[in-house]
Amino acid sequence: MTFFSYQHGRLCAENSDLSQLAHQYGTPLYVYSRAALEAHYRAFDEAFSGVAHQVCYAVKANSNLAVLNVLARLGAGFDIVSGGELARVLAAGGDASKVVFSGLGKQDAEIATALEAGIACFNVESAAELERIHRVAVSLGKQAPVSLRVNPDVDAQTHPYISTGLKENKFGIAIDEALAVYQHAASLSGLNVIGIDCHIGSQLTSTTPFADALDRVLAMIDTLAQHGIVIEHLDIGGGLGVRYRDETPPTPAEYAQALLGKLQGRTLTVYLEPGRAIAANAGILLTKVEFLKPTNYKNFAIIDAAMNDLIRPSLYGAWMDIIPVQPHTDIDKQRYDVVGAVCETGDFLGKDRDLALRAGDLLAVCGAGAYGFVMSSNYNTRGRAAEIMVDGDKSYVIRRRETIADLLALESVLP
Ligand SMILES: Cc1ncc(COP(=O)(O)O)c(C=O)c1O
Ligand SMILES: N[C@@H](CCCC[NH3+])C(=O)O
Repeated sequence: MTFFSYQHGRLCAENSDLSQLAHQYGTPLYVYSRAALEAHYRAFDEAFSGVAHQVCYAVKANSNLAVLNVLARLGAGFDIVSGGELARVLAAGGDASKVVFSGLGKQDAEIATALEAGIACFNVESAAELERIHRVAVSLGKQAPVSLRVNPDVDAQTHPYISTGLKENKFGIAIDEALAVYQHAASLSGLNVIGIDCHIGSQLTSTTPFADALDRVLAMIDTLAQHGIVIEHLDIGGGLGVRYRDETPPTPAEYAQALLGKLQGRTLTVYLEPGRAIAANAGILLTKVEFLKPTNYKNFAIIDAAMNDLIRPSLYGAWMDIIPVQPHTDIDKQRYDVVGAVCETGDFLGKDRDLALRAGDLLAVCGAGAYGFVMSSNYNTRGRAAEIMVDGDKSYVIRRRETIADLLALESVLP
């Protein structure tokens, strides 16, 4: 089902006309669909319904409180990577006992807050971090539930910046060192070893790397059992890709099917950490064409969104579809670079796009619900975009547009 679709020649979010939303709330504007978020979450939950499982949405993909709240109401758990993300989950009504804490630089205060909140598990990324979690837990008179994030040395076949499961990547504990670290963990009184975790990268479009990683992790679980260390839960991470252009990623059901067969005969609770597959295609970035700038060499469409609003094209060369909100039938398409007003040549949202455009037109950048607003910045002292959520025939502001006064309020001159 598509949640952003043309109805009577106008692009709509669910049933709301996006040109009306742009008029009401201004641009650039992030627009999310509640129905899409819910459908994407449920697809994972249902795909794994045959086994004990917990879907822990990866908060980093889109951490707006309203987005987290919509998912929390469905029973979602959350994968966090900072104390800030934990605060968001709790503020959004999330259940701390369904939270897993990933990330390779957890600080004392973050560990303490997570222990006090009673999270489900720490996904530990190094021997040094293990010592730190033990020390903080002992100082609070607690035992920290832990998994080790093992690095299986599997090529996720994705962009090198978002591949995490190769031995040269900074993430996780090399799988051939994991037994020794597990044995040490089991000897520390401040830790309760309950699980194993693995996340090999993001925007994966085939099940093969997931299956290869799972084989290695299951072999590790068996080795641990031989050494008397019993693993209760298996966290398979996130990383399932979405279609931005012509990719054909597996559906959550196909992904589950590729993995669940390997788990037969085992009593393991499966945790999963999808982010992008839930949020990306639940959102678009609405932007207005400020000027058309034809040159002898190229045509530019200068829009009111820029790399500070959506950095994926600039950072990864990511291709994101850019479509007109109200397509013209009376002018021909021309080839444009769709660029922002930031003073960087790398500031573009799309290159060589064939579009029929006039100044003032609205465009929608598709697939912007994940790693969009969360990666935005104030570069060039640009206030960040507003975010709204469409819910049936209603829409709500879920983060107001930043004003220049907001930005200046954080700073001061010397006395
Ligand atoms: C540990 C961990 N879990 C989950 C995710 C979510 O990944 P994705 O948005 O690709 O599902 C990430 C990001 O890649 C991650 O680093
Ligand atoms: N920010 C990346 C994904 C990062 C995944 C986080 N581990 C993207 O937009 O594709």
